[in-house]
Parts: sequence; structure tokens; C-alpha cells
Amino acid sequence: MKVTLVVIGKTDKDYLKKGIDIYGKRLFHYLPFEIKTIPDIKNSKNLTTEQQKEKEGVLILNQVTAMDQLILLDEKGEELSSVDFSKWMEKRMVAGTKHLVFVIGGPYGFSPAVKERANGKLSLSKMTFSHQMVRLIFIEQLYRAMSILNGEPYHHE
Ligand SMILES: C[S@@+](CC[C@H](N)C(=O)[O-])C[C@H]1O[C@@H](n2cnc3c(N)ncnc32)[C@H](O)[C@@H]1O
Repeated sequence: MKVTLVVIGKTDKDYLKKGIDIYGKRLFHYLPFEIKTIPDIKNSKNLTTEQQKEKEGVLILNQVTAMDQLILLDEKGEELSSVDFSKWMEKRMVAGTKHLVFVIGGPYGFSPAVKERANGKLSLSKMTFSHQMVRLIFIEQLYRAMSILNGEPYHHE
């Protein structure tokens, strides 16, 4: 199963880039993983938040095919423990999912069209993180889930 993380705008802080690079490489030992970066919307200051979400939504949906499983990362989504997230991943692998696409919304979240297309919503916490910060937090959790499935001593209960 291939996993893609779709994000909006380049990662702008070096401390995040370093962490994402470290955990992205570790993750790649377990499964094909890539980050797809959608460029920031131009002249977003002249747009309403709804217009910005719509435009981001079109670009997000361009990244997925009808066969892909699209999962939104959203603070209002389903909350799982790390062990339960590892089981959640395993279920998709066993079910033969070919391409699992996680997406992090822009500063204002997701458009209605993206929410409608999504196959599920996962929360990393009830707290809201910046769309930059959540990249590293999610990749570490994905690595943790895969290390649990592979019996590695990274996670301790
Ligand atoms: C600043 S937040 C946007 C918050 C906005 N109020 C909303 O309605 O989504 C930017 C993005 O980061 C991600 N995010 C932030 N906190 C999260 C959390 N606790 N769990 C999962 N994703 C989160 C989501 O993808 C969100 O769309």
C-alpha cells in the first residue's frame, strides 16, 4: 500500500523540515510514502475564506483518483490511540487498499467538496495545530503505527 500526504504550501520552518525528513525516511523502510505539496493560492488576501477553501479543494481533489482512499486530518475527526491507529492502518492493508491519501487542510480547513469526497476523517487531538506543525506530528504517528505493526521497540504502552 502506498501512502501519500497532501499538504498546502511548502514547509516553511527548518526545524519542521528536518523532523519531516527524518521521520519520512524512517517511514519509507515500511511503505512507499510521499508528500505532495500543493502551491499556496495566489492573491489569497483578495479572497474570502470560502473562496480560498474552494480553490484549495479543487487542487486537493486533482491529487486523488476515484480508486484512492482519501482521509482528511481534521481536529473534529475520529480520535484513535497510537495502537488503534496501527490497527486502522493494518485493516486497510489487509483490505488491499492500493493508495491511501491523507490530506492536511489549509489555514481554514476543507471545502464542502473535499469533505463530500472523503472516505474518513481522523483527528490527532481535540486541539488545533497549525497546518505546518501537523505535518511532523502526523508523520511521527504514521511511523509509530508502522513500528507497532512490525513489532519494533519504538512504542511503549
Ligand atoms: C489551522 S488548521 C484549520 C482549522 C480550521 N478551524 C478548520 O476548520 O479546519 C489547518 C489544518 O491542520 C490540520 N489539523 C490541525 N489540527 C489538527 C488535529 N488536531 N488533528 C488533525 N488535523 C489537524 C487539519 O487538516 C486542518 O485543516
